[in-house]
Amino acid sequence: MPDFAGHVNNFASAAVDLVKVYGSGDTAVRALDGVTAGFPPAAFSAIMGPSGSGKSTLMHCLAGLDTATSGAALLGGKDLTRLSDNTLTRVRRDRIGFVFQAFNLLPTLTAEENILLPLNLAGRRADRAWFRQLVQALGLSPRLAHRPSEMSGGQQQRVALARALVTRPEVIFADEPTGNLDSTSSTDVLNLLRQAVREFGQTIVMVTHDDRAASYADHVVRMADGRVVQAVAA
Ligand SMILES: Nc1ncnc2c1ncn2[C@@H]1O[C@H](COP(=O)(O)OP(=O)(O)OP(=O)(O)O)[C@@H](O)[C@H]1O
Repeated sequence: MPDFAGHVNNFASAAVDLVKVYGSGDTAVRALDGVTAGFPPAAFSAIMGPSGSGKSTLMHCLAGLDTATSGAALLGGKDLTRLSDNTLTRVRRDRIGFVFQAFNLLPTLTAEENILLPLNLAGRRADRAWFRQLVQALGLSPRLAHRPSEMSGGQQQRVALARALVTRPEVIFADEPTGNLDSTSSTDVLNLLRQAVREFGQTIVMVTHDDRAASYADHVVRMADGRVVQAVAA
């Protein structure tokens, strides 16, 4: 990418020559082999590629969930690879939202309690108007008192999305968010991700191996063998 370094601050999230090696010696795996890619603000981006191409590793480094071997993982222009563990924990809690394939809701909490959990953990007050707007947009009003076991997969993923959106994070990282859903629920969740970008200006970076899921994104970064092979606006 020409003159990428001069533009990294324009991206909500960016990788600059990011390298991640797992293990050492003969068994070393170069999961990221010099990845440079930028994810624009208020846009829906997808990281695509076959199994083992490094998608999850890239997302984990960009989200401060994993450390890189070299290179930079920038959030709002700040290099996460240079932060202490404590600072990184705060950055993840305060500035990043997560949506996972397995929903990762707490089974003993109701939908409402799950959604509000990140705010409670951070000791922040809920903006009740924003909470109500989200719950309504995600069609969760009748489900707020339900526990995850009392909800469908699609409903659980909508709760997880509300939980990610409620803090208004700089970036939401979604790792195969439709991987456990049937096609109707997948379509719902993908439309809601797009809606969050269009209506709330949310920045979303989604990892997927599914072409149909990626077709909902504004930008697609394609990976193969730990490298970016194509970056296009959809
Ligand atoms: N903790 C680890 N230890 C060793 N190797 C790992 C580890 N995590 C990932 N790898 C290797 O790094 C490479 C990239 O893995 P990664 O999970 O990022 O790929 P992916 O594109 O997300 O794959 P999938 O779509 O199957 O989840 C693979 O060769 C994988 O085996």
